[in-house]
Amino acid sequence: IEQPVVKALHLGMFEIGKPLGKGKFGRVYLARERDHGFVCALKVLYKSELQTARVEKQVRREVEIQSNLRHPNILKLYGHFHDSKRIFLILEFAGQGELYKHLRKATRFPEWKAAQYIAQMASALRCLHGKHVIHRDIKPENILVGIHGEIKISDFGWSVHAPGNRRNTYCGTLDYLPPEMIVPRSPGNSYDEKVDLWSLGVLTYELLVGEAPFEDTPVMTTRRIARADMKTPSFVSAEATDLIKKVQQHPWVLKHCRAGETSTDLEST
Ligand SMILES: COc1ccc(C(=O)Nc2ccccc2)cc1NC(=O)CCSCc1cnc2[nH]ccc2c1
Repeated sequence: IEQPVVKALHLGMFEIGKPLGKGKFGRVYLARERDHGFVCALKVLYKSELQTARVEKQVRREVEIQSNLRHPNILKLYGHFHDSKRIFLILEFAGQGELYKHLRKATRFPEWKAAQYIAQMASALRCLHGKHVIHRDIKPENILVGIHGEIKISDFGWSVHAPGNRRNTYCGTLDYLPPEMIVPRSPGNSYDEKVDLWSLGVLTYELLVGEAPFEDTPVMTTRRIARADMKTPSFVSAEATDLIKKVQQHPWVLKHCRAGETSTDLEST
């Protein structure tokens, strides 16, 4: 079929609604599919922009990764289509929007609420890691909230199949980066799914406290991450602090951790 017809065919399928946001590479609109009234989010990516940023392969990889990801806490990518200039991603619409807006409004969440979110994140990560996909960009800005208050990990703009090598320079907040993506220790700078666990620890802290644990000037943040010197305010329960410390194990510490040795021994070494 001629391109214009394909475009008409696909775009014609959708009524385009209000803009939902602007991502790194594209704009997102609320959309409703005509025949069944199915509501979704339509993300428009310009091929020219993707080419300049040399990420068109990344989009292809993502579409392939996500087409077989089915999990209530992972934002669905239903499909995609394109015309001569643009690629359209048909994404699940999360009815309660972005998690970080809820967090800013509430300043911080009570532990029962944070615990629910983190449990859902852990379940989503188990699914991703089970398919050897590392998200690499877990932070409140990339988490949406569904109509029933459940969270949806999204924006896999940085996901890779494990083991990842730090190829593209990371442009984003340092707060969520684990030490091994900052301080190259492991040979060849390769890292594995544990980078998402480190970020889960940072996310747990941020949901409970309202700011990231190592928030500081970029230099200080880098140093504090490498030393994992995190102080938790008194209102954070001992159990929550213990959970964060356990999840935020430095991967190289875990690698040396022999069976039966508890993390405290390792901390003393
Ligand atoms: C599975 O999800 C995604 C998969 C891939 C990409 C992507 O852009 N990939 C890419 C692009 C270029 C180069 C390389 C890779 C993005 C997403 N997801 C989002 O972008 C989330 C916000 S759009 C949806 C959405 C839903 N529900 C909402 N409710 C309120 C706002 C809102 C916004």
